[in-house]
Order: sequence, then C-alpha cells, then structure tokens
Amino acid sequence: MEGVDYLIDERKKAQFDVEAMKVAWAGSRQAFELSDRMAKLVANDPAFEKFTRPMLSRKELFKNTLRKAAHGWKLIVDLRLTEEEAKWLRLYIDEPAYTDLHWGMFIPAIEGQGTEEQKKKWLPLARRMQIIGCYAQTELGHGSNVQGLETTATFDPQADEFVIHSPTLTSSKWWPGGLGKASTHALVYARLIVGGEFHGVHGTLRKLVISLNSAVGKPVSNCIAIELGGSLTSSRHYCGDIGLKFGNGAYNTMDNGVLRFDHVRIPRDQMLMRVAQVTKEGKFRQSDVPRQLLYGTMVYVRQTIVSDASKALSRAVCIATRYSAVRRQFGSRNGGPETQVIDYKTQQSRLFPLLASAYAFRFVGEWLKWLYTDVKQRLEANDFSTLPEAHACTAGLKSLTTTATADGIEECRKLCGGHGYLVSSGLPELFAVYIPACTYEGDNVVLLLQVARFLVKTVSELGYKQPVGTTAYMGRVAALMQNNCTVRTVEDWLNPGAIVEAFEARAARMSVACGRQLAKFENPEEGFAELASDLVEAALAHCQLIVVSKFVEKLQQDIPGKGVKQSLEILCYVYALFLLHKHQGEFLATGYLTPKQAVLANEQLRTLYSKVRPNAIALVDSFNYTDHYLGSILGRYDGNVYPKLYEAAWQDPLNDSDVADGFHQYVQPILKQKLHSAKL
Ligand SMILES: Cc1cc2nc3c(=O)[nH]c(=O)nc-3n(C[C@H](O)[C@H](O)[C@H](O)COP(=O)(O)OP(=O)(O)OC[C@H]3O[C@@H](n4cnc5c(N)ncnc54)[C@H](O)[C@@H]3O)c2cc1C
Repeated sequence: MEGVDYLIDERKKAQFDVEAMKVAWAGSRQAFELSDRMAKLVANDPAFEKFTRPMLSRKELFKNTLRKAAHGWKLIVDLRLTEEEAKWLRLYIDEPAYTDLHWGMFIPAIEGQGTEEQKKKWLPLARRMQIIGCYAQTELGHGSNVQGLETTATFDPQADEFVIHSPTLTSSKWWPGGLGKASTHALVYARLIVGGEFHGVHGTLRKLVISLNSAVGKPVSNCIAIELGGSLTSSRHYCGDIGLKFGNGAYNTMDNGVLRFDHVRIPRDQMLMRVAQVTKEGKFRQSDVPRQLLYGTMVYVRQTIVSDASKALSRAVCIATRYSAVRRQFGSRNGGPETQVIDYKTQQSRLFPLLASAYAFRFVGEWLKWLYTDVKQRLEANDFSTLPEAHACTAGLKSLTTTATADGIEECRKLCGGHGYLVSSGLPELFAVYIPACTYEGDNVVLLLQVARFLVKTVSELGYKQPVGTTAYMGRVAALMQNNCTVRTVEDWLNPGAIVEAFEARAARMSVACGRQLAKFENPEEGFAELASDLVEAALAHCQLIVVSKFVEKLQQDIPGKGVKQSLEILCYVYALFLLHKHQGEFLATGYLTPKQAVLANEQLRTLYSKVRPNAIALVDSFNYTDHYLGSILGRYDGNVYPKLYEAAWQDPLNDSDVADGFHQYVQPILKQKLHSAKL
C-alpha cells in the first residue's frame, strides 16, 4: 500500500533527535539545508531518472549521461547556483561523468600549478565550460610509477613550441576519465626535454589543436593542456574510449580514454609553469616555489575521495540496515511474525561496525577539509613545513577509507542475502562504481607504502626532530613502548583516553619494530622491499589511529540535540573496539594488551551493539538520503520492499513478451528432440 511507513515502529525506537543528527552529519545547519535542497531538486526532476540505467547499451548509456550533464549544467546556470550548490547537485545526479574530472581534477590542477597568467587565461574558460578538461597522467604501461611515464614533451626553441610524442604503444595515455569523447582539453603529463636534457615530470599546461597526424617528444612529466576539439572526428585512431568496464551501468557512463600523440605541437606557454619554467631561449628553470606545492592539489583531491567514501559507505549501510529491519527469517512462535534479521547478533556484528565506520569516515573527512584549508593557507604564506605530514596523512586515509568502503559495500550486499544481488537493490552498481576508488589517485597498497616510508623516517629522526600533526604521538614513543594497557573491567573500555592510547601504542610499536628490522639490512631499499607487508600493516595501524582519534576529538566539541552526542559516542566506541577486536593479534603481539583485556573489549562491543540496535534506523535516516539518491528498492525509506521488487521485475526488458526472442529457435528444437535439424 502506497503511503504506509513500514518502518514506523523502528523510527519510534530512536533515542535521539534525528533532525539534530542530520545537522551533525552534514556538518552545520547551513550545510544540511543546502545539501537537502539540492537532493530534492534532483530527486524531483524526471530528467535525472536512473532506474533503467543498467539496462542501456553503452551508446545509449553514454548519450544519456551527456544529456544529464547538460541538464545539470543548465540548472546550475539558470538557477545561478553557487559552486558549493553545483557540487552537491552533481553529487546527487549520481552518475560518473566527464564533469567529475573537469571540476575535480582539471580545474584544481590549474589552480594549484598554473602561474597567475595561466590561471587568468584558462580558468574563466573552464569555469564557464567553454572548454572541457580531463587529467591525463596514466599510460598503458605505467600508472603508479609516475617516473616511468614515457610521453615526451620536447622543446623546440625555433618554433617556441613543445612537441608532444608517444614513442611507444605503452606510452599511450590510458584511463583518463572524460578523455575518450567529451573533453576538449587534456592536462597531459609528459617527460620534459629541453636542450636535449630531461627535466623530470613537471606540471605543464599546453593548449594544442591536435592534428592527429602529427606528434614527437621524449621523457618526464609535464601537465599539458591539449585542445582536442575539432580534429578528433578525422583522427579517431589516436583518441577514443578504452572500452567497457566492470558492472552494468556503473562507471560505464564515463568515457575513460586512450590518447596517442604523433609529434603534436603546442605553444610553450601551455606548460603549467608555477613550479618550473621553460624560457623562450630554451632555458629550464625551477622556480623558488618548492615541488611540494604539487602536494597541495593532491591533498585537495584525496580529501574529496575520503568524503566520497563516507557517502558511498553510508548509502550501502542505509540500504542494508533498512532492509535488515524489513526482512524476517526463522523464529516464528505460535504463528507469530518471524525474527527481523537485524536482531541476529551476527547481522549486528557485521552491520553496526560499518554503520560506525560511515560516521567515522564522515568526521575524518570533515577534519581533512579543515586540513586542506590549513595547508592552502600555509602554501600561500610559503610555509611548506607541514606538507610531508599532510601528504602522508591524506594518502593513508584515502587508502584506508576506500578499501574499507569497497569491502563494506560488498558486505552490505551479503547482508541483504539473495535480493542484494539484484541490480534493483542498488548495491551491485554502487559496488561497481565505487571499487576503482581503491586504484585511482594512487593504488591503495602503493599509498600505504608511502605512509610507511614517512613513518620509518619519522621514527629514525625522533632524537632530533619533533614529530608534527598526526605523528605527534611518536614524540611520546618511550612511554608508549613501556606502558601497558590498564583496563581491568568491561566498563574501562568506555574511556576515550584508554582507547586512543591503545591505538597509539600499537601504531608506535609496529613502526618502531619495522625500523629495527630495517636497520638489520645493509641496503635500506632492499630491507624496505623485503619488509613491505609488515610496513603496510604498520601504516594501516597508524591510519586507523588517525580515524579513531579524529572521532574522539569530534566528540569533544559541542554537539547539540537530544541524545545526539551520546549516540555518536556509542558509534565511536563501536568503531574503535571493532577494530581492536579485528586486529587483536597485533595489539597482543606488540605486548600492549593482555588476552584478558582483549576479551573484555569484545564483551563491551557486544553490549554496544545492543545499544545501537534501537537507533539503527534513525541513524541511517540521519544521512537524509532521498530514495532517488539511494537508488535501491531494498533501502526505500518506507520499507515497502516486496511489492516494489515484484513490480520492478516486470519492467525488465525480458518480460516485454511472454515468449523470449530465441525461444522458438533454440529451446523448442531441444524440447521437440529436433536439435539436429534446427538452424543454430
Ligand atoms: C575507473 C578509473 C578511473 C581512472 N581515472 C584516471 C584519470 O582520470 N586520469 C589518469 O591519469 N588516470 C586515471 N586512472 C588510472 C589510475 O590512476 C591508475 O590505474 C592507478 O594510479 C594505478 O596504477 P596502475 O594501473 O599502473 O596500477 P599498477 O601500479 O600496475 O598496480 C598493479 C598492482 O601492482 C601493485 N604495485 C604497484 N607498484 C607497487 C610497489 N611499488 N610495491 C608493491 N606493490 C606495487 C599494486 O598494489 C597493484 O596490486 C583511472 C583508473 C581507473 C580504474
């Protein structure tokens, strides 16, 4: 029946003010209202329908994405939306598109790496969408190893131009989103060659009308904005889409592209020159702006990825939680209703840590936003001192949150049993769209290795250099190595100080142990390679500490609303104690915890799950997601799952007719035992 709220009893159980929690989740009342307005704008516009998306052919799908992007841009212009509003609008349209790279990578890179003159030239065009840009770094042969990129940008002083060339097949640009079909410009990384010398991979912006029959060059990275328009139709051989990707619909809405240069010429002033310049006379000059400046853009991009992780995980958790309250299996007494699957302890122990993680990632994302502002201000004041730490921290958090989210979405699918496997549950497409986040903007393992390198360096410098920011706890390394956990009772684990110290001690001890192991190797690089798995574990322990401590810090703030802070405290403990339970081997192996203390933590965790249970639905309602954004029959706000699943089945194209195409041709002959005479 339409209009009935099947989850009303669940909503009545809430022990906190849901409206206030919505504000806490959004970050402020203003942020809540803005995001709510944009969500409704999209949800109420039929142009943004997405139910049929997984059934479209690739061409239909892509055209549909282009249409939605155009409609979205029209709204942004007509309604004079602010940049912030436009960002939320694009998010709620919920369809990966070239616009993501244009706004998320192309523009920020020019802002960060272009000179004032270059910004003046390119940014107005980009912001009005008179040009569409993508970010072309990765090549067929190299992604993680940026120094291995092969595309060349060779300076020709006579013509005052760069010659861009792909010397090998493996040097073809491969993967950039928006490159395949939509972009007019690309920010291309290439090896810079001036006067016959290589000058590394630098950020360079070039605008180039590609005549795709031309091109040349040699090694290192430069960002170059290349104008792709016009020539593409006649030279498709050089630029196109790389082909279908994982899942139905999903990321196939994006034209990830391939681009090969054949001595393509672009004017010299199209190299992004904030960090390094090439003069008209052919002189290469590093500016006095440190190369770490490039980290600024990276910090920005990665903080948005962490924020997206909390959105993706909270969506999956919202679907799984609502459906777990609707779904009943076993336990009927005297013909009464069966048990809601959310009441099974196994379901709770799989679902509630993910719910807590969604909140934890939300708050660490909020903190990262602050960190980015801080980094930006410091960069503007030419203070680069905190950049390495900020860089390591964002790299680690990107890795941790995206891995946990990808795994968490899949866990939510399993939590929804068979129906979770239906595309109409929303979970398969969410998973397919989300998982490349573990790979793009830095492979997650490669990123953790970078964090580990930073940690080992921090440990080795402890005697004379004060660790800063998220590594400040290393300054107390002696105490953290010496003092052991003082927890004696189950209740003692409800102490943020005890929890944070446990995570600090584990992280510090693991990093120090890695440092000691490394010291045994004559060649540090050999040692690093040999100990890579242990180093990754130490890096992860450090990153988990960051998330736990930022959650704890959040709770030290004033959070208004009846029961809101208390509910968040419970989630914070769930997040921390779940991790402690999951990684108890490490806590025990480092000697900080005793087996008895680990058991007490697990006992407390069980109690906490019972406290989450009555609030579960209200906690996911607090994400304030519209049914349109969730895109899931199982996660519907009203819980009216079964009739809607049944209806949706009839919308599948296979059900357009009773007899499927091919039935008479290929099934009938089998049934009639006439396969040998059938035309197959
Ligand atoms: C959907 C999607 C969108 C993308 N969009 C863009 C884009 O817009 N622009 C762009 O330029 N690129 C883009 N990329 C490319 C992306 O940035 C790269 O795929 C990513 O950097 C990983 O590099 P790779 O593919 O070379 O992986 P590889 O480095 O080849 O990784 C393969 C395996 O090797 C392991 N490995 C690699 N190096 C090490 C090491 N040193 N130690 C231990 N293990 C290692 C990795 O962990 C992984 O398991 C996109 C990719 C995807 C999937």
